[in-house]
Amino acid sequence: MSMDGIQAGKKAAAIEAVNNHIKDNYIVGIGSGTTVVSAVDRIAERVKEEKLKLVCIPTSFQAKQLIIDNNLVLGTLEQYPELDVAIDGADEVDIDLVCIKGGGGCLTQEKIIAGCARELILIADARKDVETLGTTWTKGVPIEVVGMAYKPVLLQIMKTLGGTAQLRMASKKMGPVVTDNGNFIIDWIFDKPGNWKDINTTLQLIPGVVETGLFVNMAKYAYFGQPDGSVGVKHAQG
Ligand SMILES: O=C(CO)[C@H](O)[C@H](O)COP(=O)(O)O
Repeated sequence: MSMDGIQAGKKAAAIEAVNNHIKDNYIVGIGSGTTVVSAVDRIAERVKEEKLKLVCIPTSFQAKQLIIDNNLVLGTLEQYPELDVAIDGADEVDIDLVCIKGGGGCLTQEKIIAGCARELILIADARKDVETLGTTWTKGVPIEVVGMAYKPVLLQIMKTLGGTAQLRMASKKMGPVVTDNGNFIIDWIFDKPGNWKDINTTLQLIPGVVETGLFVNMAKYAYFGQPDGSVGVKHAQG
């Protein structure tokens, strides 16, 4: 898939999801990443054209900037602890709509916002629509960790679950990536897919782990855009 095709798919998925799931007077969670940029563009367009009254709650520094730059109304979880919908990207989504998030390092706030929303809507290009996790996304599961605990956590993950866990390093700064919450990220490359609910619980129980990029039973719909602009929609069972 060409870069243009990928971009076209992301945009198409974002537009369709915003058209279908954003309604007047909604409190909206704004995810992070490149695909979300197109979603916020479309939200801003609809606010202008349809005079929608929305409040947008960000999942990251990037999302907050997107909301401000598009003149949307910015809110916090303190003001609005219950959201109508959250729209967010994903790194890979399996047939049960279990997904890996955190490629952009914003997984903790993304999961908090998703957990406060009645509906989590995923938007992605079609490469990310897979049967089992680990098919096209080979960078593993991002795990946010308290800085001083990164080494024992990393060793514990490999001992308990196998695979390879490594500290994510920054590219334009020496040393590790530091999240919006002041923590580090471990990327865990798993050997094979498993029971993601159990794996997620195992990871969360390791002291020092803040949150994992495994989103189990959270997404309600996933929109996958193709290079030709067509969009496939998947709905969670149950
Ligand atoms: O989880 C995320 C950031 O933490 C992103 O939503 C995910 O990495 C997808 O990003 P993109 O839309 O750029 O492909």
